Amino acid sequence: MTAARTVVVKYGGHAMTEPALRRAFARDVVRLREEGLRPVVVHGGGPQIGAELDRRGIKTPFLNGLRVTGPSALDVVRMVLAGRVQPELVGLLNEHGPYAVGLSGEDARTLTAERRYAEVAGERVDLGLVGDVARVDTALLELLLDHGHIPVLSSLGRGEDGQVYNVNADTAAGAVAAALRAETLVVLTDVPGLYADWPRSERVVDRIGAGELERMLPGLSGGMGPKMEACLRAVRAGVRSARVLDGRSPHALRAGLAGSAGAAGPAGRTGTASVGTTVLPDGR
Ligand SMILES: Nc1ncnc2c1ncn2[C@@H]1O[C@H](COP(=O)(O)OP(=O)(O)O)[C@@H](O)[C@H]1O
Ligand SMILES: CC(=O)N[C@@H](CCC(=O)OP(=O)(O)O)C(=O)O
Repeated sequence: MTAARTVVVKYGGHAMTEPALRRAFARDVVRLREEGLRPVVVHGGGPQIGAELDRRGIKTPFLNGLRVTGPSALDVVRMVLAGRVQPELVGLLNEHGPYAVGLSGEDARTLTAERRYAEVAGERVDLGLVGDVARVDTALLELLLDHGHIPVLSSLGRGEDGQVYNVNADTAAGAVAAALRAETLVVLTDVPGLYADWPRSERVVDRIGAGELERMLPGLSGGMGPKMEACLRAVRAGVRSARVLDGRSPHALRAGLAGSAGAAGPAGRTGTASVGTTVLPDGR
């Protein structure tokens, strides 16, 4: 029964840099709940982690959109995500009602992680303590949702070995949406959607089917790789649609859910309208 109206919202660190945007986001999420949806927020915090690492002089390169994470970087990731970004979001959401509850993937073993490697020029490259999501235990999330709460999840996971892993927040959101059989996954970021012509940025893909996206994935770079992979994972697991929206415009979430993203044009169509990119299962 959790499937019916569950919406997983990935709130990217780049979409939350302005206080006014964070406030508008919080208002929108609580409105969704008031309208009968069951929102789950999975938050990022890449730029916020980066700033703290810089302050401490810890260098962390990115490979395939994933931060190479040593033990000291992991401490910072954990502190910034679960100790700073998450409580701030929970506080903003709770200005509108006593709903939001912060948790990390470590709580109640919500996210079981397994070590993840990158592939660079056909070679397997070690990323340190970076995890993929091996399993999602939805029990705590469902308990919270069933009681009208809004879970706000930090993307940390623990392996079977007890090791804590830094999980990319897009990856976590895709896995959670899949496990909850959510109706929709919405990913708020700092671009209008998936550009078809990256690194140029003139054509946003309006809609794309899972098969076509899968073929495109190996060619994607930077943060778009994990993002689109997460959308694919979600729709392949039965989520009806996944949308990447520009979180820099206030109320993008409501506009995106209410609006016509993906309502017009054939799959794979490109355009410049700022309705984001909608990923659909094949055949829709
Ligand atoms: N094809 C593409 N279309 C759009 N953005 C892309 C593309 N390829 C790479 N990018 C980069 O991905 C970034 C979004 O990912 P990321 O920085 O991880 O954001 P977030 O913090 O929201 O997860 C964009 O700002 C852009 O620089
Ligand atoms: C492994 C990995 O890359 N983890 C991410 C976790 C945070 C994140 O994903 O934040 P955004 O959504 O804002 O990018 C990181 O360390 O930055």
